[in-house]
Amino acid sequence: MSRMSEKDLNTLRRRVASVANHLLPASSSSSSSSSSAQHVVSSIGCSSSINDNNYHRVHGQVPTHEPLWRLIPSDENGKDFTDIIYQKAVAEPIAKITINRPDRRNAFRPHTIKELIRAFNDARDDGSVGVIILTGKGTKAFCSGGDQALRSKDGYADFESFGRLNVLDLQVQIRRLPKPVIAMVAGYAVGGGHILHMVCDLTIAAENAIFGQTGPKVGSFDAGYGSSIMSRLVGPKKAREMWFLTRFYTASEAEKMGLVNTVVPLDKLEPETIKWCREILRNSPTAIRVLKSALNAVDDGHAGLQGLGGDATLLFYGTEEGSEGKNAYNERRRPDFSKFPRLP
Ligand SMILES: CC(C)(COP(=O)(O)OP(=O)(O)OC[C@H]1O[C@@H](n2cnc3c(N)ncnc32)[C@H](O)[C@@H]1OP(=O)(O)O)[C@@H](O)C(=O)NCCC(=O)NCCSC(=O)c1cc(O)c2ccccc2c1O
Repeated sequence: MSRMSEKDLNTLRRRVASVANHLLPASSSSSSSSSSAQHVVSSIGCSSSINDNNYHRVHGQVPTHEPLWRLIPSDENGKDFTDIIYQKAVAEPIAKITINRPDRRNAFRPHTIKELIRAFNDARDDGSVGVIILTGKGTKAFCSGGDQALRSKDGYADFESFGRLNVLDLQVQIRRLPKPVIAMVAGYAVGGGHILHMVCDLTIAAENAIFGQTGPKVGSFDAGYGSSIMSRLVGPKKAREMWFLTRFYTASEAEKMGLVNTVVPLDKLEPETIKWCREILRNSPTAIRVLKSALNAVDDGHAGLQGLGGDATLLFYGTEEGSEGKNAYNERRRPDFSKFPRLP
């Protein structure tokens, strides 16, 4: 029998590893059982893990260096930001928006929300931004919701004679923004701050993060996304528990409830978030864009279809078939769609 080449041997090793992985219980993707997968595989003379395959050899690890941040000091009208810090990474498509009211546990006032809306608009429009991080200044709070000192009869009032609930507009904006938004949470994410992290696409939490709704204790409630998205995330029973009892939950409890994607030590919070950004950024931006629309579509009803439908039109405009209609109109001729396939 001819001797096996090194390549054949590697292929065989991979196949054995793959079979061994399939023989393990379904939960083998967790870290403890993947180490048992490692054990089984190494005990039959091969080394393998979920990372030992061509997929990981091709795509590899993302870089781990800290980004260099450039401050965007003002909005499009040249007005300086006061309640937020808006930054973009140099030579990397990452934007970071930080609520900057640490003395009030990053509670927001209408002005804070207006600045957040302007920064998110800028990040949406900027083609050099592919993913946006939302966070709070310091380690004590991501955001503690609406500034209760400014509560008025019709919302929150700061520099105007009437109140606003403009955080609801911000929630819709984040939900519909065609780029991933990642909440990076240290400390309290409570009240309206908890809702902000829930409407983000992903949440990375530090071990010191604390989550909860306080509304029914302070005479408030969010009957919009704050209720419906929560119910989707944690299930209807747990959502009732969160709103009716107004308890606080640790980061690890929040992870078990499906409220957050991962929990990391506080000093790893930003590096881990950047890692997630970089992994997302290596993937197709159009795929990510359409997936965000698709993942929201059913829950968002007509507005969800609007997002997904808009993405379909956007892609169609880039095709020859789409251009034929436009060209024919501009050339005052009948369009000829005969050459385009009618796919099954
Ligand atoms: C977040 C806390 C649990 C932190 O407690 P801790 O003991 O660490 O800190 P202090 O309590 O001493 O706070 C330090 C300092 O910050 C001030 N502060 C903190 N949060 C707020 C706040 N939300 N508003 C105003 N001020 C705040 C605090 O007073 C201290 O100031 P000093 O001058 O005394 O130093 C704890 O702070 C806490 O429980 N905070 C309140 C959380 C809360 O109830 N948030 C409001 C929920 S309602 C809401 O957010 C909301 C907003 C909306 O815009 C809505 C819109 C539409 C529908 C619903 C909405 C909604 O529900």
